[in-house]
Amino acid sequence: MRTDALPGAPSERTLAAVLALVLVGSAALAPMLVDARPAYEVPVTYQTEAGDLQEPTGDAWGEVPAASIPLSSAGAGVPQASNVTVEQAKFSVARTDDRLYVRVSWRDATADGDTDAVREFADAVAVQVPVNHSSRPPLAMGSSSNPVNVWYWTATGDTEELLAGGPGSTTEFEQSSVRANATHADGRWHVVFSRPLAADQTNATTIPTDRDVDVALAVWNGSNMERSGQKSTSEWYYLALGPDTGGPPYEAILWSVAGVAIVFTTLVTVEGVRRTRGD
Ligand code: HEM
Repeated sequence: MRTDALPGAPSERTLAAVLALVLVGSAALAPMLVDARPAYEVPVTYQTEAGDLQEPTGDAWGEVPAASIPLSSAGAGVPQASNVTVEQAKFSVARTDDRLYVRVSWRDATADGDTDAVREFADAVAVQVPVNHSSRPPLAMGSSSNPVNVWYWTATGDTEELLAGGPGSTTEFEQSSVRANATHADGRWHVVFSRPLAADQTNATTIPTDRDVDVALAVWNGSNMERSGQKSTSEWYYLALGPDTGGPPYEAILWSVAGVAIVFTTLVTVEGVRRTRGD
């Protein structure tokens, strides 16, 4: 009886294993690719009733997924612009048939609401959406030809609805339809803004229910003397109000594809070296 292995047998086994791995990997990844959710998407949960969505720690928020949004210095040309402390915020968004609710939550050990002393500044958060949905405005608070609405809450208790066409151009709407509620608990701020979907005045953003809307965040830490242009901002994200795309973010899928590719390349290289050595 022959006991030596057939020439070529190990390489066939290896190739079969590699093929099986690729097949299993693609079977797992293909549905995700079809159903992928882009990295800058913020999901919007539809609810028939608002329930306690206006409450920053209301039970209704338990049903709403939160997007983790990285923040960094706005890069404005003001003193200390890059001296900012808040690096991440959680962003959750829900809507009913007539109202949009957004909750921003971020770590800040101290609740700073006093501005009585000359060098005292309040914690604050703002949400920015374009006035028009046709093209994305500059992140730095829009431009004169492509303005933005800014919903601005400060820990002094003020909430303002602003119109901006670039830094230095911010004006307050005479009548604000934005409501905000805030809670500071366990070293975090939780702030809920809400507004009717329909715009009630010129230059106020209409929130559609059939297409996506760009959105950006800004956060100020008062105890670090952050104010105006000295703040942490996000990049442009978008509220997924348009047709559902579902699925995990593209980034997760790309990393998975890269993982399968690395394993594949490694196995093929090992096999190549073995063949060259004549093993
Ligand atoms: C990322 C680029 C940005 C730059 C370079 C920038 C720059 C500035 C500057 C220079 C000011 C002071 C002048 C003024 O009041 O207009 C300012 C104020 C302000 N910015 Fe921005 N900004 C940026 C992004 C944002 C974003 C994304 C938001 C909102 C989500 C925002 C909200 C505000 C608000 C509410 C004020 C007024 C704050 C106050 O009254 O103290 N900014 N910004």
